[in-house]
Amino acid sequence: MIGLDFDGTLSPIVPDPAEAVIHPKAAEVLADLGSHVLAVVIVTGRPPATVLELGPGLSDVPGLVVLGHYGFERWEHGRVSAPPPPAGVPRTEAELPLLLDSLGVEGVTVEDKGRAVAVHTRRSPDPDGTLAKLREPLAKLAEKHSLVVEPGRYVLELRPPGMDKGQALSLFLAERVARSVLFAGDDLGDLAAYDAVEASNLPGVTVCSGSAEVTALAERADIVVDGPEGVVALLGELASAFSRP
Ligand SMILES: O=P(O)(O)OC[C@H]1O[C@H](O[C@H]2O[C@H](CO)[C@@H](O)[C@H](O)[C@H]2O)[C@H](O)[C@@H](O)[C@@H]1O
Repeated sequence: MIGLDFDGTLSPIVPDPAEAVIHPKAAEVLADLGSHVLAVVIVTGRPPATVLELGPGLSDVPGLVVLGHYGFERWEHGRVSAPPPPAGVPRTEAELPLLLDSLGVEGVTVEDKGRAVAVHTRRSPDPDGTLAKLREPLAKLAEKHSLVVEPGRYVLELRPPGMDKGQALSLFLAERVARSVLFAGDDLGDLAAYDAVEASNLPGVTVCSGSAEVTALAERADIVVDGPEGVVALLGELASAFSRP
């Protein structure tokens, strides 16, 4: 079973989340790999619909499943299944502009994800300082609306509790009765999926899509490669190995 994160793993990090198009060779490599493994699953903080928009060709990957919103939404065979969105998200979005104004932060962008809201500082003049300034007020806002804060690469995401990439991956491994697992990720939210690989007691490999921005995964991973380019090259080698007589 092959599990993959999306942003920073299959898709190179760019300033505007709406332009984070998948690596040009990723869909082809995954289509090849998908014909050799039990399943290919993308486990991501993005909604599945966004992953498919940013990943032309992904819907042709044999047996592909996208577990979006940290596992709350599932795309499979062209359909999305999901529980109703939490009421706290629109309330949070309504309060955000005033809060951001009151903090005097510059260059902060808000990504409305429907089931969650992501507050980005990558395009701020001081991305680290702005992120630090936002942490506490956003944690309070999230708590007020029964949401949790998911920290990532210059982003604080306010999302519903009760699911993470580890739970999503564990449930999927059990459902498919997986016999082995590889998971590749780049960001803090992917550490829970590393935990799931370890807890599964299956033959497992953790891959880090390395970057200077996040080092915690490289410290734990079995294999560290250089960003999405390295991930796609690794998956390509794996697909070729399956095809060798
Ligand atoms: O679980 P993932 O697939 O890794 O999604 C996590 C977050 O990724 C996106 O933000 C990140 O990528 C952006 C585009 O490259 C980049 O601009 C941003 O700085 C990164 O944090 C996405 O926009 C978020 O909604 C996801 O939660």
